[in-house]
Amino acid sequence: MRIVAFDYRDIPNFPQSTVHGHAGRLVFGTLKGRPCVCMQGRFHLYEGYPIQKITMPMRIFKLLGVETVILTNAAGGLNQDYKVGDIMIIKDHLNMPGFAGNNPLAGPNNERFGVRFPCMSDAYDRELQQLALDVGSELGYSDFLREGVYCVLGGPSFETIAECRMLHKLGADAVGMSTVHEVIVARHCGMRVFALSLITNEAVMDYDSEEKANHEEVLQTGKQRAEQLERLVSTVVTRIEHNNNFA
Ligand SMILES: O=P(O)(O)O[C@@H]1C[C@H](O)[C@@H](CO)O1
Ligand code: HPA
Repeated sequence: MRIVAFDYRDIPNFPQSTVHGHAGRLVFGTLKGRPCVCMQGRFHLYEGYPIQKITMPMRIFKLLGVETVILTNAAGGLNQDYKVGDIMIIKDHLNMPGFAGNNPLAGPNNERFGVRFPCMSDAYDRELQQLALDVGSELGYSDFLREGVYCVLGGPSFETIAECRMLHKLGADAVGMSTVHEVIVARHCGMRVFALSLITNEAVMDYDSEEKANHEEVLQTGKQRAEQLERLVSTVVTRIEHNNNFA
């Protein structure tokens, strides 16, 4: 397979990855015959970037002709049924920075990309969610495949116990620091979105717990589930290609 990769630092005006474990490369190639562009490392509010800069790659992808965006992230599990290593298909989100007015679409609307007031009740493509469930079941992943609501916070500090309890009560199944801003911009310009969270740690909900959220555990769980995540995503991509309803 031929791939062409560009370091972010060689792409004019592109943000730079500052997070340990994020390589900072844009990779073009084919995934099982399907043309793809992959970001090795995405951007976060906690890196200090303006929210429009974090989401800029989505508009570049739109201009490149991308039709479907697949986003993955690491997240803390709030749902008490979740275990470390579970893969959660995101069916909806809670946008906490958005509640405070920090939305990537704030400011003058660029009509070339989309409407002023985009709908978000259909943000996560339901056919792609079902496809992923079907693929997961075929691959024997059903025991660790979930569907749930992802809540984004600004980070970089992990949540307090009171915050985790509140988010859980509000309906969040997992909490993280990415993805939602990109989803909003991708949907605004009409790309279909499918997103997954890997539950890398259990959010601490109990004052008696000795657990402490930490980035090392996040990276370690990511490595442990990397192979299954790759197989799930690449098989979903193959099915998108083979089914004209999705292409
Ligand atoms: O996949 P993302 O980048 O959302 O991963 C989460 C948020 C932070 O980057 C990091 C914290 O451990 O994991
Ligand atoms: N909280 C917020 N972001 C995260 C977590 C968490 O527990 N785990 C991975 N990213």
